[in-house]
Amino acid sequence: MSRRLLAVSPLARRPSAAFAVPLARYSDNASSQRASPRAQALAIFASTFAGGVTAAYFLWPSEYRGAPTFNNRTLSPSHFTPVTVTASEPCGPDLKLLTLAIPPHALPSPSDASILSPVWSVFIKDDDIQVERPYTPLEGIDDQGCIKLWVKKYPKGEVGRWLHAKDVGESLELRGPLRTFPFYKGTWDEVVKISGGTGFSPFYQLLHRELLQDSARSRSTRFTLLHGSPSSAELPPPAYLQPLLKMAEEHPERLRIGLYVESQTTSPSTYHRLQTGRIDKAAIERALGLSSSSTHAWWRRLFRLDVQKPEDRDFLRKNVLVLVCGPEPYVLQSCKLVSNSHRHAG
Ligand SMILES: Cc1cc2nc3c(=O)[nH]c(=O)nc-3n(C[C@H](O)[C@H](O)[C@H](O)COP(=O)(O)OP(=O)(O)OC[C@H]3O[C@@H](n4cnc5c(N)ncnc54)[C@H](O)[C@@H]3O)c2cc1C
Repeated sequence: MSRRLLAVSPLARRPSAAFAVPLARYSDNASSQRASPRAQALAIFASTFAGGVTAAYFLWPSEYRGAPTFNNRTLSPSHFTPVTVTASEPCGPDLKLLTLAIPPHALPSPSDASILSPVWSVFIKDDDIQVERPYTPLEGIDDQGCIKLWVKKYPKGEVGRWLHAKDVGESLELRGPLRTFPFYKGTWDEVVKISGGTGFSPFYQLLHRELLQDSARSRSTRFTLLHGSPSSAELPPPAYLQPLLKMAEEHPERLRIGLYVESQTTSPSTYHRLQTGRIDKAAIERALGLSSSSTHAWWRRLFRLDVQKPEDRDFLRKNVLVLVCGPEPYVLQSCKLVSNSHRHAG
């Protein structure tokens, strides 16, 4: 497995604000040679407007090659564990929901619960060609010892296609849990998550733990999820989207959701909040609670003043974490939009 980290800081122009914008791409040895521009990526903008310095990290383990397989040990990033496919349900074009049962002896003990803190993923090995890819359990490990993965199949994608072809009862090997990024409860006033396609999964895992499973957690944090899918048929499975929409409806002070699709292929009434189009700068500014940049820029240009609107001042006082996850071009575009939105806030 190769690891690429690009550390760019388009936002670090204010001495009082510290930003870390790591952009990571992970792939196996073979695909790292061709450096696919469309691998899934995740970026974190961490801003400490209220003071202090914050870093955003990717804690990612080292090489996997040669990791052994053990049938009688607890799950670990350093070896593979055989698990069984117990369900494989189509849920949209080239999308499947897979359920994998972890053998009871391999389940982490309750005293190791912290290793399952969001957000984590597992590497799955395609043993036909000996490559591995990371996937994110939507709800962590459930009471039955199962994990559920929402997996996209790409036309020439190796592991996605291999996983889609797996039948119920078949076995496959995974290693993990591996920390995708750490979420420090109580640190953030606002967490804005921008996801594309299956980039939804890490954010769902976080929201499931922090809001749905235990609503007392992260009380001081407001979450916003802006999710985009190519079409309405490719939106996250309703079983995962509906509880979030209900939560957003009942507790807008804790969760806000914006859903975007480029084309509507199912009945528009499925989700009344569905918007056609891409997540744009205006959507991000609304999510960040910023004034509209067009008006703002107009005033600035006209009077050559550094006008700072009250809502922008509020934003600058808060600890805001912006997470972006999805295919790499999507992440790059979203980072650019977030960066522009922040610049306008002053
Ligand atoms: C931490 C982490 C968690 C992840 N969790 C999930 C998850 O829960 N569910 C999930 O489906 N994926 C997830 N991914 C992405 C997954 O690891 C693979 O990158 C993805 O499944 C493609 O692998 P592949 O072997 O099928 O395709 P590859 O063999 O790597 O790629 C083959 C072809 O498909 C194209 N391709 C690959 N990825 C994309 C893409 N995202 N968009 C468009 N074209 C692409 C490539 O350009 C290439 O032409 C995650 C990635 C990371 C880093």
